[in-house]
Amino acid sequence: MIIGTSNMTSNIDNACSNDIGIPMIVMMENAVHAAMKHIDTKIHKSICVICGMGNNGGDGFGIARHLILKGIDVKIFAVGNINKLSECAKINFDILKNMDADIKILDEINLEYAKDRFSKSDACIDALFGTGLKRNIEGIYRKVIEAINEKSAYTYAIDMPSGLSSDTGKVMGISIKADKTISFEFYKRGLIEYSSDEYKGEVVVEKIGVPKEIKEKFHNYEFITEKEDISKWIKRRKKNDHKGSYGKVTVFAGSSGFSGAAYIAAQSAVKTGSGLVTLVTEKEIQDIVSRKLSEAMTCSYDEKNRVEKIICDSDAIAVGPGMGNNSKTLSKINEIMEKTSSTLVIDADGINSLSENLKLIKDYPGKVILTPHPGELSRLTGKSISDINSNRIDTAKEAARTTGAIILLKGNRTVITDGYNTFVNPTGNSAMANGGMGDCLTGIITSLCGMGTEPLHAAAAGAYIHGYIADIISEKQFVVNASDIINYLPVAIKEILR
Ligand SMILES: NC(=O)C1=CN([C@@H]2O[C@H](COP(=O)(O)OP(=O)(O)OC[C@H]3O[C@@H](n4cnc5c(N)ncnc54)[C@H](O)[C@@H]3O)[C@@H](O)[C@H]2O)[C@@H](O)CC1
Ligand SMILES: Nc1ncnc2c1ncn2[C@@H]1O[C@H](COP(=O)(O)OP(=O)(O)O)[C@@H](O)[C@H]1O
Ligand SMILES: [K+]
Repeated sequence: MIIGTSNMTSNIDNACSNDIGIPMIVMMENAVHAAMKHIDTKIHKSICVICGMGNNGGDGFGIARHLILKGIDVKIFAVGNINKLSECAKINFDILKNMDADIKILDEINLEYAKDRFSKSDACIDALFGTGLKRNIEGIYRKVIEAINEKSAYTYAIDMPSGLSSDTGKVMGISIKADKTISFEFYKRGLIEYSSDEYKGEVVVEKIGVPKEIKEKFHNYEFITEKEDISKWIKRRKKNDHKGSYGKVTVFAGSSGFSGAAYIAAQSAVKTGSGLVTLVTEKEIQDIVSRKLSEAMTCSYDEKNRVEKIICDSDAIAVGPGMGNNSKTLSKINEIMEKTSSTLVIDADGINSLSENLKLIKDYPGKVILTPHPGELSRLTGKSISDINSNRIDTAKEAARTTGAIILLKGNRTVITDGYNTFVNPTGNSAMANGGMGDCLTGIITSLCGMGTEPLHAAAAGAYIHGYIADIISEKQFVVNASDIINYLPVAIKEILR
């Protein structure tokens, strides 16, 4: 699904009406019908609709009309200078007048009356501002938003919670706190940033009849990953395939006290479907891990010639889980980079050890995927964790452009980007927040790269599958561990590709 900005909304508006002749009022009526699907009129029998003067307000007036037709007790409040109604908002406003609907201008004088209505209604619909919000909210608008937040039993926001920037998710002075946001055509970029979480409630996105060609003309190469994407990106297994068809991957991982990370990363690659997996690790933990890994091979760093051959033969290599943030890890990365140009997936200590040596990534002839959590990205970029988390998409894009690597920024709504094409992952939940999860993701992504999936897509698909499994398991379990994910991998991938 395309991620949308306010600019895209107005470009698409213009293209729909100027290039192909769909009048704005038709788009608005489509939006109104789409929104009606998500308003629970079985429970919400009395509803206040609060409208601004722009097209978001126009949607609100249209929704009010359809609610009246359904027999709902509707009170409509228009906020702002009625002479400044947008063309389509005025059409819907005039229809309501002609229908003798209960419509009032909401100003300082009747603010108390409005508050009383808000508190006595089953729900309020916020149609004050959508993608057209331009500046901080003040005056009567501020008071109305305060009143809705204080009095409304349940709040629907149309397109955006009024007060949130649709591009950045920042609060422009004050914002509606919605229980449900009904957004149109795109998942708005601002709703992805963490700052929107307190305000947006449940988010639904409805199509309103924008032709595909027009959407494709104006998007910014930012998408939310969908199940259908995964099934395009992962190679199907064919009848005469053999283990050579599914890639040889190598996992450099583990050290004393961190044998679990090595096991998890290697076993995740096995269960994702790699043809052959080899774990390369410290001699002192090799035996312990070998006992757990039945399918993967193991090798110790001491077997120099064998390690060199394994590197040269690998289709994709993971480096980092549990290796320790030290010069040894860096020298392993150096050694690998000198001997191959296969895709490298670098996680955890691998990332930390590279933070002073970013030039290595730039000079590497193959692709590099870095999978930092915000703390690791902070070490890599020098930005604070809170700066990173308040602008996740742009920070990840910038890091990708400066390092030359694909960046997978972990956490809720993981961002995957090469600096130009960006995917935001919709799956996963906080039941996954426990040790070993990142190692598991590294194994999945490396395995997909080894099978021939293009690295950016492998990273996006890996994050999707990882979170998809956690979403299923967390319905029954309080916490989801990496070993739960590993066991479910073959079933989940089959399900997703079906
Ligand atoms: N193709 C589309 O994109 C469609 C868009 N529609 C709706 O149209 C909305 C966008 O409409 P508009 O571009 O008219 O914008 P809005 O309705 O979001 O707001 C614009 C109006 O608010 C004023 N304004 C902005 N910031 C303000 C502030 N802080 N204080 C006071 N006034 C402020 C502007 O001067 C303008 O009058 C979307 O969010 C969506 O709800 C729908 O009608 C369907 C079609
Ligand atoms: N609240 C959450 N919502 C969605 N995904 C999460 C959440 N918390 C953690 N995850 C996912 O779990 C994984 C944790 O990885 P990481 O922090 O590297 O853990 P570890 O270092 O223990 O392996 C990441 O893929 C991350 O996106
Ligand atoms: K709104």
